Amino acid sequence: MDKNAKIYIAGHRGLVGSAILDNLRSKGYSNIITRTHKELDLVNQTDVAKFFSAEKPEYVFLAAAKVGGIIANNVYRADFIYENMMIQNNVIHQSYQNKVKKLLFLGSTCIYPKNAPQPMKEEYLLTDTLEYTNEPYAIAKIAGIKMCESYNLQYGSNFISVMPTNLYGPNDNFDLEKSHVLPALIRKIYLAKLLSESRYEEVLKDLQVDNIDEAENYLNTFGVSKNSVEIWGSGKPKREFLWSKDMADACVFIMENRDFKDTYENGKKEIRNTHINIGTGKDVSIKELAETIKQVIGFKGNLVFNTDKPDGTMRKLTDVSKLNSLGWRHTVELEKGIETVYDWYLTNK
Ligand SMILES: NC(=O)C1=CN([C@@H]2O[C@H](COP(=O)(O)OP(=O)(O)OC[C@H]3O[C@@H](n4cnc5c(N)ncnc54)[C@H](OP(=O)(O)O)[C@@H]3O)[C@@H](O)[C@H]2O)C=CC1
Ligand SMILES: C[C@H]1O[C@H](OP(=O)(O)OP(=O)(O)OC[C@H]2O[C@@H](n3cnc4c(=O)[nH]c(N)nc43)[C@H](O)[C@@H]2O)[C@@H](O)[C@@H](O)C1=O
Repeated sequence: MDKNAKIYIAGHRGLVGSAILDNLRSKGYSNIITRTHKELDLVNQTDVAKFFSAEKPEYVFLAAAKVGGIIANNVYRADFIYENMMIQNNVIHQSYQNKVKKLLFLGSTCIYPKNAPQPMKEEYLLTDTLEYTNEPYAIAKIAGIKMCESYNLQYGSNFISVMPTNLYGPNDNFDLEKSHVLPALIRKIYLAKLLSESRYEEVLKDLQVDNIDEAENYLNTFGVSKNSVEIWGSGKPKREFLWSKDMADACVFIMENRDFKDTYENGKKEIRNTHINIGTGKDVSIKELAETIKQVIGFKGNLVFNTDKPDGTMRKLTDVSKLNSLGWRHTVELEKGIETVYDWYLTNK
């Protein structure tokens, strides 16, 4: 990518999009275009078409999506499939129509079968049934991969799909119900610590309420008290966590150095599994994650496992050999990342 190339980041205020924006700026890219959700609803086909034909971006990072944790995915199933399919259909098709040189589509490792062999290789896509809690989201993401692959094969476009593992970092969603596990547990354990130390003003400020009884009742509904914090599920599922800035760096690396043709092996009869896993190749159990967060925050109470809540997939460790062979590997280890994002939360909440 030329440093003056016109680059559109869809979703530039989100966890990954904001990190991609910082990464590109730090590398001297000067012609980056963005639109907030309010300025351009990517679900709207006409508006997306007008935007692309007016702006004619040369490169597109597609980091806008309807995103959430296990409960949000399970409850808002229709929104997850509809909005994600619409956003990616509109952006990918308009990128083709307007001759975008390269597009990077962000999927997710939930595209792999629920009981896939571990670690999960790109070729395990579509070999068995999916995890039910996030099936609509996963199906939208699979459609996105196949859309990029199909446009490349039929029209000669250069659209690359990357499948990130679970991500975390600055600008994450810290909602107590709808977020992913890592930000959710940071906020829940932090609030429990504040209660245990009678730091009520800070609890009220965090929750933006006036009354401590109201705050404690609300937190009780999430199993947060001065003595304990509820962890959803058995604590046994394992997850792999990648620092968002590492994720952004991998995205920019692939845009700068790789083309669609690098993502498949030459000489095969059918061109399949052209996407690339992005992760660390290391995972921890949810119990271990919760204990690390508890230690970083300095909460002395108990962790209580609520098995009425879903575990989801028991394990989804990525095989990152394809990514590593393309020349990229992660830099931030989990404990350091948790410390950094906790500091970020304390300053920015
Ligand atoms: N976070 C994770 O752990 C993982 C994320 N991914 C994928 O990575 C990508 C980025 O995720 P992440 O950064 O976490 O998500 P975020 O929720 O942090 O950010 C998503 C961004 O997309 C924007 N957006 C959503 N809907 C629309 C719309 N209709 N029109 C315009 N903009 C919209 C949001 O704007 P607004 O907030 O204003 O709605 C937001 O800026 C997604 O494709 C996601 O599926 C994959 C695996 C794991
Ligand atoms: C990135 C990925 O994210 C989603 O999948 P997920 O990995 O299952 O997401 P999660 O982060 O919400 O949960 C991970 C594990 O952690 C447990 N857990 C404990 N306590 C809390 C808790 O307080 N909040 C949450 N959210 N989970 C908790 C939870 O029960 C589960 O066992 C996909 O839907 C899809 O969006 C996707 O691609």
